[in-house]
Amino acid sequence: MAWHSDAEKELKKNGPIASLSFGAERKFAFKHKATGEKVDLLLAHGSLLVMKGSTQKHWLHRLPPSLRVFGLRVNLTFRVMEG
Ligand SMILES: O=C(O)CCC(=O)C(=O)O
Ligand SMILES: [Fe+2]
Repeated sequence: MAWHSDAEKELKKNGPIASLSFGAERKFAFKHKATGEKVDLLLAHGSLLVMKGSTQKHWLHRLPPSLRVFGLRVNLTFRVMEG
């Protein structure tokens, strides 16, 4: 998945985005839009990632390509819509 921010026009501005992961672990990476600073996380089975406030304004994110993926991964993402 390519670098992006979750900024569809239907999304509430600065609304929280909650992401639940199940199954195979995957890396998740953030990159700051202005400084290029990178932050890597591991999304383990059962982990909850919450992106709040101005995260989408200032940071891109992606699932970096993995050479080996062991098993199925399911992600449930909850977003606040508006309009
Ligand atoms: O699969 C994930 O953990 C997140 C995917 C993602 O960034 C998205 O759906 O916008
Ligand atoms: Fe995303």
